[in-house]
Amino acid sequence: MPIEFCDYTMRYREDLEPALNGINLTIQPGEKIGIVGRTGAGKSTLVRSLFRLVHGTTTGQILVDGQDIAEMGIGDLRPRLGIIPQESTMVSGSFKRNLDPLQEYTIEDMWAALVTSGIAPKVAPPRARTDRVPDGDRYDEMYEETMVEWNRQWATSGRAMRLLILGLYEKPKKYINTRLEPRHGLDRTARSSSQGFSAGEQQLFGLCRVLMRMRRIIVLDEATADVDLETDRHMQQVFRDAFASCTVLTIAHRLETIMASDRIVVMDKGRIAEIGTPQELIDAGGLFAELVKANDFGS
Ligand SMILES: Nc1ncnc2c1ncn2[C@@H]1O[C@H](COP(=O)(O)OP(=O)(O)OP(=O)(O)O)[C@@H](O)[C@H]1O
Repeated sequence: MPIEFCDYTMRYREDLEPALNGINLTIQPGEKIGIVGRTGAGKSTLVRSLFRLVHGTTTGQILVDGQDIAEMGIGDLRPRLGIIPQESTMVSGSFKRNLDPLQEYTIEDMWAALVTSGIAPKVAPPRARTDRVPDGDRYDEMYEETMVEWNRQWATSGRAMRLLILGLYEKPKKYINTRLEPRHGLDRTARSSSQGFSAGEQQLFGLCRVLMRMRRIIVLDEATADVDLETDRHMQQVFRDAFASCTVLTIAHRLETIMASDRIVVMDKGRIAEIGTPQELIDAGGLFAELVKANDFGS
C-alpha cells in the first residue's frame, strides 16, 4: 500500500506560517524518494510527520497502508516505520543497551543483522555461529580463525565501521556490556556530540538499530552527513542491498545519493515545488537544477 499525503498542512504554532502547506504526494511501495530543498524548506517536517513526531496543528491526512495515521495508535504506526535520524539518541550505558534499548533482541540477533547487512565481516564470531558455545581450546581456535578472517575483510572496509563492530564483536562477553566511551580514531570531524559520541557514530548506531528491526518504510534523515567518505560509500551500498524492497525516503545532502532515487521531491517554503526523476528535473531547469548546479542541499 502506498504512503499518501492528502492536502496535508502543518503549523508548529497557530501564529507561525505553515511548515508544510497543502502537500499532496503518493509514494508507491518500494519507491526510493529523495527529498531536497534549502534549509527550512520543510524536509524534516515532512518525514517526521509520518512518524507523528511533530506537534502542532494539522489539516488534511497522511495515510499509511490506507489508514489515517492520526487515528492509528503509536504502537500500530511505529512498527511499520524505521528512521535513521541525524542524531540518534544515545543513552549512557552499554553498547548493547544503545543498540537495543528496549531489550528485544539477543546478542545473536544483533550479530546476525550486522552480518546480513554487510556492515560486519561475513564470518560471525564463534558465539553467533554455533548453537552451543564451544568450550576451551576449540573456542579459542574458532576465535582466532574469526580474527584472521576479519582482518582480511576489514582491509577494505571503513575505519569507523570497523571500530563500531569491534565494540560489539570482540570478546563478546566482555565488550557487549562495556560502558560506552568515545572511541579513539573514529571520525572526529563531526559536529556536536551526545554522550561524547560524534554525529557520525550516532548515525552508525541509527543504521544498526534500523537494520535489526527491518521496517517496510525507512527514512534516512541526512543519515550519512557526518561519516567519512569511505564509510558513507559503504553505508550507501548497505542501503541499496538491505532496503531494496523497502520504501525509502531520503533527506539527501549529497548529489550522488539523490541521483539514484526513483523520484525527487523538491521542497520550497513548505510546499512541493517540483517532483520527478532526477533527469526530468535537471532537464526542466528549475529549482532542482539550480540546487545541483550550486551543489546546495541545505545541509
Ligand atoms: N519545533 C519547531 N517549532 C517551530 N518551528 C519549527 C520547528 N521545527 C521547524 N520549524 C520551522 O518549520 C520550517 C520547516 O523546518 P524543517 O526543519 O522541516 O526544514 P528542513 O528543510 O528540514 O530544514 P534543514 O535542512 O535546515 O533541516 C522552518 O521554517 C522551521 O523554522
